[in-house]
Amino acid sequence: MAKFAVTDPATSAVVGTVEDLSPEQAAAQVGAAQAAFEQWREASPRHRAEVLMRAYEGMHAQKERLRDLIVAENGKSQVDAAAEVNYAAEFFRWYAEEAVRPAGDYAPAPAGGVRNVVTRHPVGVAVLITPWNFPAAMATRKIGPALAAGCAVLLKPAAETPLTALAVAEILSEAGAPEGLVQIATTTDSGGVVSAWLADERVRKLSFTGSTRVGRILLGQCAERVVNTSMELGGNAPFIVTEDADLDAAVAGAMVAKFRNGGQACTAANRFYVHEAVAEEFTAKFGVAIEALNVGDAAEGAEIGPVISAQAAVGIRELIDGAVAEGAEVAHRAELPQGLAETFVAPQLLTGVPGEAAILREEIFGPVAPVVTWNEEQEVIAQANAAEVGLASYVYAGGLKRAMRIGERLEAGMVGINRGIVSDPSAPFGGVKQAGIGREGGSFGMEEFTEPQYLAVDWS
Ligand SMILES: NC(=O)c1ccc[n+]([C@@H]2O[C@H](COP(=O)([O-])OP(=O)(O)OC[C@H]3O[C@@H](n4cnc5c(N)ncnc54)[C@H](O)[C@@H]3O)[C@@H](O)[C@H]2O)c1
Ligand SMILES: N[C@@H](CC=O)C(=O)O
Repeated sequence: MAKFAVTDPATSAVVGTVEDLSPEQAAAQVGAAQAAFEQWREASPRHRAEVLMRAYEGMHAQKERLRDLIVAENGKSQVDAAAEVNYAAEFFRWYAEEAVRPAGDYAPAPAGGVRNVVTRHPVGVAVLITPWNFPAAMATRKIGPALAAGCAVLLKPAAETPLTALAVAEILSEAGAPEGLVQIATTTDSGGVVSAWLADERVRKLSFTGSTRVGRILLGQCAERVVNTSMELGGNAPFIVTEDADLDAAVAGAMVAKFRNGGQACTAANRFYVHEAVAEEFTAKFGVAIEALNVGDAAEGAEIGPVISAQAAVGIRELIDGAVAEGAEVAHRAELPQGLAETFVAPQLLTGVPGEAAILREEIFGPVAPVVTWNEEQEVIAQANAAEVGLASYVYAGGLKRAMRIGERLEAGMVGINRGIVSDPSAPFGGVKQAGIGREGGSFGMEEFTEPQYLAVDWS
């Protein structure tokens, strides 16, 4: 059996070795998934709920182990990793609760003589693909609703962070998930493995979280067999601060929206639009908070760890250099201790960023905060909406009515109103435009793994 090594992005140390599945081996998993699906779809909703609830408890029982695995393979801070474990476990609890509340409908047809009865059926074997930035939560956000709905799953975690996914699968097995129901394919051949799965007509669903670039490729592949898809793709979140906002609250929100996971979140604030009347004060306060960040190896307690790879760090530095070349200034920067690997990028704040700079158009996915000023509400809404993706966005304003007025005009699936975080297992997470298709979380998340069926019942 071929294997590959998993490394710590802070030190390059090998933290684990996992099987490197070939497309042929992955293809062989589909039969077991289909067999498990045929049993699991017949299991009572209560039984499915109990398995998920035990998995929720199992994640809490193993929370330190999961936190340490996330820190080791992803590099995020211990606080962020512990928060992720809690967030991830909540998807199992939420969907344990949803499993026993399946949706349905019953109504007389308008013309009479017929009763329309609508039930929901599990879509079938589901392929789940997850990124490295939330190795536990992006997996449970898919597995939870899929199992609650009655589906079997084939999960391909990112090659950078497979250890957490394997640990989650182990917890599900201990919680009573039967053989074949949750299978993980760790692989360095993502394209080959996923193509092998999608070519099998027993696979009826793809739920993908990752970049818009890869999402487009997978949508093309799914078109071949018209596979049901859910797409959670990239973001480029604007963070708007009005002249009447509570600036201390806005800075606190900005720190969360920007620096959670070191900026490596699809929801990360990517562009700060601050009213010119308060720009100096906001920037000064935000800058002080950024300069106080403690950067280093998260295993040793740092608040901001490395980015996922040296290549990612190069891309972030290119965006900063490009902005500076176009006239931006690095106004505040946290200290980068000597001797850190090239995967570390200093948290920093840029001012004077020109509107056409690439750093405002591309997802930075790192600890960099570009600030742009504005003075007309219409103008800032237009700037915020000038992006091909619309995932998260944030508004800090003095009055709720104004904040909501701006929020409702933003082309985004999620808007934080005087709040720097939108993630919540009970709420629909997802984007508009090229940020994706469908929603995860809430009751919406389970619908994504079901197909409605309507029975036209003769009532004449
Ligand atoms: N909308 C959301 O909920 C959400 C959540 C987390 C991350 N993201 C996005 O994910 C991106 C960062 O994650 P990433 O770098 O891991 O993204 P990515 O698109 O490179 O990879 C995501 C997953 O797809 C796999 N993959 C890559 N190429 C593939 C192919 N040809 N066929 C099948 N699978 C393939 C990867 O191995 C990984 O498992 C960012 O754009 C971020 O915004 C979105
Ligand atoms: N930040 C998101 C995931 C995207 O990276 C979340 O909180 O679920």
